[in-house]
Amino acid sequence: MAAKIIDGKAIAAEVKAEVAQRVTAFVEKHGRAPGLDVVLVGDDPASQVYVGSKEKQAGTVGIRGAVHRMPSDTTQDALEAKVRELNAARDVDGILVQLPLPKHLDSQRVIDVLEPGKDVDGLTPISTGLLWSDRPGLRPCTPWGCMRLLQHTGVALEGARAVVIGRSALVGKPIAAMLVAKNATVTLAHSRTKDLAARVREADIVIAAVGKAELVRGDWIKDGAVVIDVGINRSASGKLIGDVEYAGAAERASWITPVPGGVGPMTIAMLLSNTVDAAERRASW
Ligand SMILES: Nc1nc(=O)c2c([nH]1)NC[C@@H]1CN(c3ccc(C(=O)N[C@@H](CCC(=O)O)C(=O)O)cc3)C=[N+]21
Repeated sequence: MAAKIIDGKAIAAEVKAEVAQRVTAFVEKHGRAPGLDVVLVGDDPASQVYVGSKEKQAGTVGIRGAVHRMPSDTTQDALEAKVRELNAARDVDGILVQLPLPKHLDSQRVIDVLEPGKDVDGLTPISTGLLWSDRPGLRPCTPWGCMRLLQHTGVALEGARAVVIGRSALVGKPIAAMLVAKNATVTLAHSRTKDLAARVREADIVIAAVGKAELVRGDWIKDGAVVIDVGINRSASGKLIGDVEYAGAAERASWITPVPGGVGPMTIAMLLSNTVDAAERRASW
């Protein structure tokens, strides 16, 4: 089978068009735009690029975006105080603390301070609990974007065998919960998994989220499987490559995401969508 490509850029554009419409309705009803505030500590170049992109894309859908830049020697107390200030600010609907933080800062403690109603990254313990108990709440953006890509393929998740490779709090664990909620049978594989190839060979849905270039070999993919590649790795020559050996996998899969242009663009689109969700929920109190 030759795979159809899941065009993350195009689907992200659809999501953003929906968000823009909801923003217009929100402004009409409440007389202000939904607001997204990003906290960026230090000067990591990759983080600068991501945050710049978030700010720009927020603007294109009518969301008020602000970036709070703090120096790399910011203390834990100062960072937590900034988050509390944003928790209390009426016009702030979504707060995102850009990760990773400089090594001397404890990101879990910062996230614990975040007001769950403004947790547009879906990373607070409250958001995690709501997700695993199948209740409405803010969902982590990258896995939420993957679910939207799966929905686009039209492939049935109910009863499907899914393998998720990677157990991070940002992607692997939450997407496992989302797939279970859709009645898939989920294997959550990780670095200690025995015979990963065999687990992948039996999967109808493969989600690769480990951050190791081409770890998943093309010949592991079952004929007709759907492959979602969350990995963004840089090759020696500076090219972006995923966690899946693309060419081999694309010969077998029914659908596959490219890297770049697959999951990546969805992350920011879902962040904007979460910001409007948060704004609507807060305004309805
Ligand atoms: N609190 C927090 N929340 C995040 O959601 C978060 C974060 N911290 N820290 C960093 C990661 C990374 N991330 C990406 C966003 C967009 C692309 C993206 O748009 N990628 C494009 C372009 C890639 C490129 O050209 O570099 C693509 O894959 O096609 C990728 C990765 C969000 N993150």
